[in-house]
Amino acid sequence: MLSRVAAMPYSTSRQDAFKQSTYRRIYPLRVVGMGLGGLAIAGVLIEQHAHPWRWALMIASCLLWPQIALLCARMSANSYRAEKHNLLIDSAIAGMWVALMHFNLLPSVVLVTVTTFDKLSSGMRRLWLISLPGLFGAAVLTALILRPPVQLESSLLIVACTLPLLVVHTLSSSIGSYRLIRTVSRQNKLLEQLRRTDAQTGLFARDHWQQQADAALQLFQAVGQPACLLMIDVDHFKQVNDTYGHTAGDDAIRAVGQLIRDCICEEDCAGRYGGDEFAVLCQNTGQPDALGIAERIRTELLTLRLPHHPNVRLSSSIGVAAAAPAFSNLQAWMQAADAALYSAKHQGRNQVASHPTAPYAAAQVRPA
Ligand SMILES: Nc1nc2c(ncn2[C@@H]2O[C@H](COP(=O)(O)OP(=O)(O)OP(=O)(O)O)[C@@H](O)[C@H]2O)c(=O)[nH]1
Repeated sequence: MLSRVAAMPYSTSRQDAFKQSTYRRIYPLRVVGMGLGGLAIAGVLIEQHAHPWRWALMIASCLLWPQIALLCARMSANSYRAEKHNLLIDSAIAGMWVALMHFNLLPSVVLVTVTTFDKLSSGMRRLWLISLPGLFGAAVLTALILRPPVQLESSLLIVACTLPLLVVHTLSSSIGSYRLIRTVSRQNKLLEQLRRTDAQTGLFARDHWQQQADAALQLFQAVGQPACLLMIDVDHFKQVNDTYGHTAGDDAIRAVGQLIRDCICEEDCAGRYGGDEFAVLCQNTGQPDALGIAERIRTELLTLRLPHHPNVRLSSSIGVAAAAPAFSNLQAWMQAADAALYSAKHQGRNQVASHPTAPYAAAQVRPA
């Protein structure tokens, strides 16, 4: 019954989430569970021609107890702990009724299974284990006090009264599991997306970008499909932070990410390599075209203005390396692009340079 609690979305903390769920989820589930448990018990009580006090006890434990549990949880300063205690009391009540039903096999097994399953599916650590002494303790204590006869057989009436609990509990547990699986798979997708994305710029994160670049290099080696790497570093970015503050620096990083995205086509793959360094993988692109893309990024960046910091001026140095047979792995390819970047830096920044050993090695593209 309580399995759907585990499927609820997490808010600030598990305890907060549980607090929120207490009234909205546990209460109706307990009302339905205890109500149907009461029906199963009623079947046995009819068969037993039970004394009215047993009927009164059944009404108290199956109909009144859920209301009392709700009140306790509501009034408690720590509703999480209160609900935990309530769940343990649920088990003790079930244990007591096992003895009061003269250990009638079907309803006893169903009650014990359902209450233990609820502890497991509540997601509270080891609650099911903690509930067992109360469950069996209550059964033994009741048996010792009342010394009921053992009547294991279940008549058709008892079976009919127990089936609703079995059916409803199984269905609601299945729905709970289904929802839980859906939630987990949604959250896994979200996590994977977060892992792949740099939160600040929305570009690919370094690891994921490297995977793409590695795949492109393997494709080049397998079928000769051209690809180029662009390593882009914002010039003197430290000065932007020092002069205009880190907020301006953050805005600038975001704007550079957007600008790079705008300058490349969908097939290309832009990532934040770290700090003020960006990387672009131009797929199915030869070096002349890659140099054109790099030059576009460089010139566009010169005209970039930040709405909240209009005085900030940015320029970039870009290293370009085309995939070549000499690059046996991604590291070698990236080192070539890095070498080109540092050559652009050392030549005075604000320029594009290509790796000299790469095919079609171009002369450095200098700003006009
Ligand atoms: N505000 C802000 N600053 C960042 C971020 N990432 C890196 N930085 C800063 O960017 C600066 C990068 O500085 P350096 O790598 O020394 O290089 P530079 O100042 O750009 O100089 P050159 O690369 O040699 O032209 C450091 O001061 C980092 O703190 C960021 O996300 N936000």
